[in-house]
Amino acid sequence: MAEPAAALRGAVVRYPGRSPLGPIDLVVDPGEIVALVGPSGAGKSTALRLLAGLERPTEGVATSADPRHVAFVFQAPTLMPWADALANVALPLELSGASREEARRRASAALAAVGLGDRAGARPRQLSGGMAMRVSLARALVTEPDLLLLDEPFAALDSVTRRRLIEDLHRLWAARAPRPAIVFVTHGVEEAVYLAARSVVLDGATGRAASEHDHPGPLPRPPGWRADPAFRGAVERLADALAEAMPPAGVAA
Ligand SMILES: Nc1ncnc2c1ncn2[C@@H]1O[C@H](COP(=O)(O)OP(=O)(O)OP(=O)(O)O)[C@@H](O)[C@H]1O
Repeated sequence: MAEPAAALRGAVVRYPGRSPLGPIDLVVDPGEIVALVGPSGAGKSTALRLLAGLERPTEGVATSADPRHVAFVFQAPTLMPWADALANVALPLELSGASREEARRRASAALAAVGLGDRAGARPRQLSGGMAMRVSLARALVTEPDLLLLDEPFAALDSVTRRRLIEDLHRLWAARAPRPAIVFVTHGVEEAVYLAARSVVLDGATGRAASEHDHPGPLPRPPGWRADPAFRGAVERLADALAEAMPPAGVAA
């Protein structure tokens, strides 16, 4: 067996003033796409931070990829407002020591890969929400990460743009050899079942991994996949599991 891209084993996080989150076990294989779903406050973002090595568990073990090969994408695009799209995407390469020319050449290719080859000179405020998120994706992928962590990246976008970005993400993932592992936090059950090969449901009351669900069908998805009964059935099963993971009324997240 290959080494996992990242793993949490019995990981517990204690924050002051609330019951501990976990223990959580989660193994992400190289090239795998996993969705993390769960009620608000279940610890999805915390699990991503553990996987990224940005935070250490209070108990248990978190094994993450080399930090130089991990990329994070947040809900807000977090672009530098004063810099154009090309400079935003080039930044992580420059920070890791690439020459300016090399960084700009690779950033330009990454922008083209997300369909923004003609917007390299645009500042973030001149971009739509969907375009800004594409720039964020390009910035994350330009470093060719082994592990890509996405924390509700498309939540603020309209449903058409969101679907397009998921297709883009699948295409970019499939084009890389070896493919990066992706862990994707979402509140959207359909989004999880469409995007991922597997979903992990975190329990709202304890932050434990309450259930795991393998999703049917090939990745990237074939045209019309959302209408397929296999897809619809998987969405229903995950929605039921998510409902079971809701904390009982009166338990504060
Ligand atoms: N740095 C911190 N200090 C104290 N408490 C924290 C910290 N980070 C998270 N928490 C608490 O831990 C719990 C889990 O937070 P987390 O953001 O991981 O949940 P989540 O599942 O991502 O939630 P959401 O879906 O609302 O984004 C919450 O109760 C939160 O208030």
